[in-house]
Amino acid sequence: MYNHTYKELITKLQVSQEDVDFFANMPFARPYIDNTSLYQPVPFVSRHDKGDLSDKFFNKAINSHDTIPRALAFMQRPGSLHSPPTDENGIDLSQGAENPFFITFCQIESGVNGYIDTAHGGVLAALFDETLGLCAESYRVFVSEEGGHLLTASLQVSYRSPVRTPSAVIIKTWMRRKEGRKWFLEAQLLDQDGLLKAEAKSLYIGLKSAL
Ligand SMILES: CCCCC/C=C\C/C=C\C/C=C\C/C=C\CCCC(=O)SCCNC(=O)CCNC(=O)[C@H](O)C(C)(C)COP(=O)(O)OP(=O)(O)OC[C@H]1O[C@@H](n2cnc3c(N)ncnc32)[C@H](O)[C@@H]1OP(=O)(O)O
Repeated sequence: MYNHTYKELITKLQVSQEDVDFFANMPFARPYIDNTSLYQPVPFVSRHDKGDLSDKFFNKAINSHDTIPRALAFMQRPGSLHSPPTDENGIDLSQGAENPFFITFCQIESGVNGYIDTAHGGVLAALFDETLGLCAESYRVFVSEEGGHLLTASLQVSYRSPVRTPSAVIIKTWMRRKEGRKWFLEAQLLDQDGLLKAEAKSLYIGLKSAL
């Protein structure tokens, strides 16, 4: 049982200034941190200890100096998104790889290696799932304002090129379309030079009743 909603958490928790400063030094992150950016930093909710047994994988197991020591999330600033344009197939035309809705930057260290100096694919899948889940929850709360918590029903990852460690990456996520309780999202993971490392497609399903 949860004592808080995602909306309460994302509104009340603080963004770590240390994380902002860390990524602000990296050219690939700077445009998102700039005051004129279309994006705003938001708390990476699952990295916070809520005093219960939720989110332990992200706020404890992979939150250490040699795993994922830094993670910073951004969401598109609220604008005219309440009725995003869609095409005849219900595809949200306001979002895509060039204009993702939700973004995270992660610093990845050797504690998550599979092969030498290479991040384990399972960890990359977890980073995709978490960022896609936060994208879906943020879209649900701030854009479509619907009820019903979302669970991952499926996640398909295509690994295009090894992610070296240590390194920093960006994960871009966006809503593709929605069919009733089914939410389809997509994502890309790129390195600091903008090279595509992995892609993902996911299906989240809104629960019929509370968790
Ligand atoms: C969750 C938040 C709680 C709130 C707490 C507050 C704050 C928390 C803070 C932060 C959290 C914020 C964001 C979350 C971040 C990350 C997300 C990570 C989430 C996870 O890491 S979570 C763990 C892994 N996840 C599971 O543990 C799910 C296990 N599973 C199930 O619990 C059920 O399986 C379920 C509910 C998914 C569906 O069950 P159901 O009974 O509702 O669905 P049903 O059968 O009615 O199907 C309806 C339509 O979906 C189609 N459909 C169903 N399943 C499909 C599949 N797999 N592939 C393709 N299509 C599928 C059908 O074909 C039908 O389609 P159609 O309507 O067109 O016929």
